[in-house]
Amino acid sequence: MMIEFAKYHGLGNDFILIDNRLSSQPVVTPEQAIKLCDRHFGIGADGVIFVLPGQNGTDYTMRIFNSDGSEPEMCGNGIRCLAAFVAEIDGNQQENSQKRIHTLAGTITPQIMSDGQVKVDMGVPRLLASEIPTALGAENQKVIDQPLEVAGQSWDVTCVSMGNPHCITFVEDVAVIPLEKIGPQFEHHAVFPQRTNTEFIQVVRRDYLKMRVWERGAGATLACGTGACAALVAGVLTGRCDRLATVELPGGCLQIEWSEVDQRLWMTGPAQRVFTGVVEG
Ligand SMILES: N[C@@H](CCC[C@H](N)C(=O)O)C(=O)O
Repeated sequence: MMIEFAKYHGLGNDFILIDNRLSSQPVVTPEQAIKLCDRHFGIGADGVIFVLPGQNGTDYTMRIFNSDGSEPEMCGNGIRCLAAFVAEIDGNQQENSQKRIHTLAGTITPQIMSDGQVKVDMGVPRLLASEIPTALGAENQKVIDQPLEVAGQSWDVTCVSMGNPHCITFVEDVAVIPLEKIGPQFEHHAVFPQRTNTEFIQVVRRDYLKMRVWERGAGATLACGTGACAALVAGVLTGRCDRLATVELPGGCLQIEWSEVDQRLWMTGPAQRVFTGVVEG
């Protein structure tokens, strides 16, 4: 079977986008997604994203498979790429056009701005241990700066769900973190029954964070939008940063704001098309 696709990235977090508007089931299986994401034998990507018909009154549905074939609830960089892709396939390049996207994390609303950046209403973060989910602490309590033993070391971690699970730890210098060694140990730690994404954060200033990430199902990536939102929330909850900050990732910067009024998070960043093609599935 031949599959038409477009390759996009958001700060180097790269995705294969598939126009799946004619069916409510992804046209590619998780096993096929693993092959397509392979950087040597496939197209190469951190995940495959499908644009499906909308549900519950939304314009579209987004589903995504990680490069290991697992299905996450949400993807921040991915939804910016989806917004840019939808503007193309819809033939609607209008500035400031907003779309309501159904995801497994609820309805998310991206908007393409006049400078080409995509601003996304990422919704309200979930903070209770049962919502992450994590066995760290009591079910109905927040997990803030809790000690967690990983690789023979105690890390103070804060847990935030953006629909998908995040474990954030603040460090002196992100450059020295042995991500490939400890990332998988956080991801598969027994206290995270659905595994976790892990963000290592260095506070440069109250309005500027540096971040490296180990993603569930994708490993070390150049950026993670939900992770940057979760990191800002963790920074605010622990008194380390302001509600509006730049988050610098290996692939570039995101602007994140956590509204004090309605507790919604806003993420602004780029989405770029790299190439289009047809691949045998
Ligand atoms: N890179 C994404 C997150 C993708 C999903 C993640 N790997 C998970 O399994 O939760 C982002 O930009 O948010």
